[in-house]
Amino acid sequence: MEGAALNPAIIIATRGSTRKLPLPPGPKKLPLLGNILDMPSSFQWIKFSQWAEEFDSDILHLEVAGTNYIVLNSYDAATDLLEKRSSIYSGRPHYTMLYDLVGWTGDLLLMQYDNDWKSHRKLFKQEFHPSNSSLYHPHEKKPLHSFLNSLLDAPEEWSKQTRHLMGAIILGVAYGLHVQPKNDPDIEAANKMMDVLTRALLPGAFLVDSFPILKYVPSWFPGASFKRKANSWNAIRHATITPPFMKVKGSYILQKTASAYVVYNVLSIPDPRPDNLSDEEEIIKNTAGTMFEGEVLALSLLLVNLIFYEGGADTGLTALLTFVLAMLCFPHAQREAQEELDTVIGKERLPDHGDEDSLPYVKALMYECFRWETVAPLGKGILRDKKTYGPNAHLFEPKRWLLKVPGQRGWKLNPDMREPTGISFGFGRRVCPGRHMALSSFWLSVSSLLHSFNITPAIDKDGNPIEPKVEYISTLQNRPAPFQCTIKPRSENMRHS
Ligand code: HEM
Repeated sequence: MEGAALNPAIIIATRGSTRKLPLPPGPKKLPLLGNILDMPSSFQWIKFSQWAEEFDSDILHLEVAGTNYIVLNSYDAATDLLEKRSSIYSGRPHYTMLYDLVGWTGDLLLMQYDNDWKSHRKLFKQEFHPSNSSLYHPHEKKPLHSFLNSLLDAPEEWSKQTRHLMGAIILGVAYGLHVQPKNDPDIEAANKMMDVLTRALLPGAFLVDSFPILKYVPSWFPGASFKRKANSWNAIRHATITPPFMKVKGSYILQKTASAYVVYNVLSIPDPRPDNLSDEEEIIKNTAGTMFEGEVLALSLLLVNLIFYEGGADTGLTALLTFVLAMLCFPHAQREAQEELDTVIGKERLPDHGDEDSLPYVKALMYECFRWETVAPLGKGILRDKKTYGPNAHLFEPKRWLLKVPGQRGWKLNPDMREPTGISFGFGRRVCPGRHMALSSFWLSVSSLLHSFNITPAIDKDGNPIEPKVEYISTLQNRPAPFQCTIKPRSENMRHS
């Protein structure tokens, strides 16, 4: 199958004739146009859920301009196709603009399902295996503590600082690099690259993706500005992923000290040469660079807006912003999590990775962030399904994941509830390979923020609280509309080393 499952993991697209195939039901197709007029341009999951009810099927078929879309509207349908039959459904669409014109190769996220993908994926997966998680903890903790301190100094800049935190974690994990407190050049380069990626992946952004023949138009031809753009975009990508790799490789050869993804992997190469890159080193360089994009993808997926990465951003950031919005709109969840933290951790220290199992309410709150406004907008129909989550599926309620412990005050996780992360990080062979690290870093950030700060509504110029609203923008991403809030320390002496 030429087609592909992309980030939402629940749409499969194929081009070409399907006349011989038995197709699932779906809205009536017009000659030539197919379902182009039916296709919702925003909040697609709502329409897809309605169609699933109308056609009494959790698998739907749509056709738009010669491309067939299979929409998977339930967990069972998604696992049946994307896990049990993953050898067929693990491809990606062919992006003519990105692949053929920009030359965006070696990108794990967007690669076709082939041997090249397998070698990139193998390296990435083995490094981010849960048994290696603790190797990355220092790169999660240090920037987090600086972030908590900077919130004390300038709480009004919380959104900018959140973005900086995410960039700092990725640069630490990928390269072992420490970032500058402001205007870090590597973070800035990554922002530019993510901006490019987001623009290039926006459906319908480039005619050449629908009509690949246009790639042969000469760059001087009127209307061929996409070809000139393609050249400058290639340079932007290389300016992001090559300098930090070369910096780390050079210092590794000299000092053999830093600990990070690139360093662990360069270590396994017998005699790295200072200037040449071997095939293995190309894979290391590419997969390290993809970490920023794993985040973009998710940015596509969860939240905020271009206040941060002006059109690009990252998953971790998106998840954190959804968390802040949820705390603002559902204060009871914040209060109950803080009560649990005060009882189990106390006020003298911050939560640490080893505390995760003793804080079931905080874990449930994290699950609810991934369910309530999941990163991948098209997985949302499954995560808002009333049959699974009841009539209040639209509300943020951590207790849906919990059971009361008989005779005690505390909670335990309900083993009968399927973890939402099994949906929001995708399915099958393309499931997010960074998910263990993403979850561990998200948990630490959320528990530390709740432990140290109160998140409350912003105050308007007359001194009244501004009522928070759950408002999301539906584009390539499922992002909350920009919002304000007040972040205040819960007690004095909160500075962390
Ligand atoms: C909240 C955080 C994150 C979320 C919600 C998320 C979600 C996802 C999803 C939905 C996919 C697509 C799965 C599919 O096609 O079925 C994906 C792929 C990917 N993610 Fe993540 N991700 C997150 C963080 C990260 C991080 C921190 C990294 C890197 C360290 C990362 C690296 C990747 C890569 C490399 C892929 C492509 C894998 C492939 O195509 O084989 N992600 N992610």
